[in-house]
This record gives sequence, structure tokens and C-alpha cells, in this order.
Amino acid sequence: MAVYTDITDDELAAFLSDYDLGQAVAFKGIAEGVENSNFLLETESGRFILTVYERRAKPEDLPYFLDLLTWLADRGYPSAKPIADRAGATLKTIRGKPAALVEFLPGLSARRPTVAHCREAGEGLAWLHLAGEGYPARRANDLGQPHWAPLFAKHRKAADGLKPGLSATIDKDLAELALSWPRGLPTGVIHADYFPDNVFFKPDGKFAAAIDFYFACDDAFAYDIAVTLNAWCFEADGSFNITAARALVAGYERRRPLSPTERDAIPILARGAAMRFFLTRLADWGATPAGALVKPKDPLEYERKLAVHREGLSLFGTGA
Ligand SMILES: Nc1ncnc2c1ncn2[C@@H]1O[C@H](COP(=O)(O)OP(=O)(O)OP(=O)(O)O)[C@@H](O)[C@H]1O
Ligand SMILES: N[C@@H](CCO)C(=O)O
Repeated sequence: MAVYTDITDDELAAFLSDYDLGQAVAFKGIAEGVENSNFLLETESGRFILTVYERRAKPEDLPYFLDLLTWLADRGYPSAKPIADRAGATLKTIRGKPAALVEFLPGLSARRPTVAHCREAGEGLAWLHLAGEGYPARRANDLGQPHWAPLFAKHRKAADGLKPGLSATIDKDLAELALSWPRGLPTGVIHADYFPDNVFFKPDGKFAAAIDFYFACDDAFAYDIAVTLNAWCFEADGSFNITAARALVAGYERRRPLSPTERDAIPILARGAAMRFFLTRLADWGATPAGALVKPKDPLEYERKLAVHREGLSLFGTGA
């Protein structure tokens, strides 16, 4: 349950006194998520999400994320627009922690994404890439390829603890990724964590909205597609669903066609994207005390995805 911070009625009332939203009529913690504390807030003027930033997101990065959410919403992209207080501020504090109020978005995430969901999610991702064009702030991807080997160096023991001999396999992967990592691909604002729990659909199955932009950064658009393919297109038995993957890319290309160079790069980008989530999950695995409220995500799920990509993906067939 991702509510790390308790907020009393008085603290909430004091927080809301900076806004023109009326009084709280309902307020409850949201169990989903692992990074931040999220609360559903209803006031006399509508429904909102209050996020208290707990970990990972560096306080100095929060203006980048909140201004990006405002930028996207102002361009018609369905992401949660931050609510400014009377003085125009979107980044606030509550209980001494950074916090923000954003618009509540209706929609449901897909627990078991279908091929049709993948197509819609792909289109929503391309829309995001286009809507982010021109966003003036910059944020380097601090979980990008150059950061993987130093991160792994701190967690080699944990890898061998999960699976004997794994650290040697990961070392080899990291060396191969460093040699073949693509450069010069089209870049812009990417979501970088576009997982099924961060995408909402309408009741008719159409894309509704994307949330949780707290890994957003500048990187290759095709890398964002690779992260998304890994998150959406693997079956529970560990096999890669090529039909779902092709639908996801086809949905993406409804709005933003890929260049041949971007298409060719996807297999190696997907291998790197699997490495990135394996590594952060590995780091969290070791750092989570037994009995913690939030169960860490399984690093081995991503190690299995990495193993699939080691064999090479043929997403578009030969000559595509
Ligand atoms: N703007 C929003 N509108 C509606 N519901 C939202 C909104 N933002 C967050 N939620 C709800 O809160 C939950 C947790 O939000 P979020 O994914 O941002 O948290 P997190 O702790 O950063 O999670 P993660 O583990 O994915 O990083 C979501 O699954 C969703 O149910
Ligand atoms: N989407 C990430 C967790 C989000 O912080 C993962 O599945 O490892």
C-alpha cells in the first residue's frame, strides 16, 4: 500500500486554504503505486489527486515534471494537469514533504492488456511524443545506458543471490549493450515508465490518459517504445507476444511513423530497456526490509525478458 505519509484533517484543511477549491468532502489514500503517496481528494469543486513525493524523484526535478504535465495538458494531451494555488504555485509542501495537487482523470488501467489495448497504448505514446515537442526544459535520463554498469556494480552480490552466476551474465550483457547502443536516434520528451498501470482506457477500450510522469526525461522516442513493448507484450509464461508488439507499433505509427533506423534499433533498445528495469528492481530488492508495506517488484521477471532479447527479436520480419 503506497501511503507512506499520514495527513490529518487539520493538515489537509491548512493545505487547501491556499487554493480556491472549497473544503474537502472526501479524502482517502490510494493503495496502488510504489513510489509516492497518493490520495483521492474530493472538494466542493471537484476531484483531485494529492501526491506526496516520497523517494526516487529528486526534489530539484519536481518542477520539470509538474511543468511538463501543465505543458502537455495545455496542448490537449490527456495527462493530469497540476492545480495552481492562489499564488500560481503547483509545487507545494505538506508535512514538510514536497506535494502537488493534480486533476483526477477518469479511466481504468488494463490488468491483462489485449492486442487492442496495445494498439491504443501505442497511439497514446506517439501522441505524448508529439505533444512534448517544444517543451523548453531539459532532463537527462539518469537511468539511461551510461548509468547501468555503475548501478550494477553496487548490486552484483544481490544478483548472484537471486540466481547463481547471474552477475557474470549481466556483465556480458552490459558490455554488449555499451558496444552496440544506438546513437543519433530522434529524441524528445519520453515517459520512460509507460507501464499498463500508468495508462487509462475508456469503457469502449480507447486510450483515455497517461499518468505517473516521474521518470520523464529526454531520450530516444524509440527507447520509450522499447520500454513499452517490454511492459505490455510479454505473456505470463514469459513468451513475447509478437502480435501484440506489432499492434503496439502500428498504433504508434498512426500518429508518428518510425524511420527505418528507429525500427532497426528496437531489438537492442528493448534489450537495454529490460536491463534498466532489471537493475532498478534489483536495487529495490536489496533495499526493501522484510515485512515492508510495499512489496518490491520481481527483478527476475526482467531478467527473463532480458534473456528473450539476448536471442534477438525479429519484430518486423526480414526486409521490413
Ligand atoms: N491523475 C490521476 N487520476 C486518477 N487516478 C490517479 C491519478 N494519478 C494517480 N492515480 C491513481 O493512483 C495510483 C498510483 O499513482 P502512480 O502510479 O502515479 O503512483 P506511484 O507510486 O508513482 O506508482 P508507480 O509504482 O507506478 O511508480 C494509480 O494507479 C491510480 O489509481
Ligand atoms: N514500472 C516500474 C516501477 C515504477 O517505479 C517497474 O515495474 O519496475
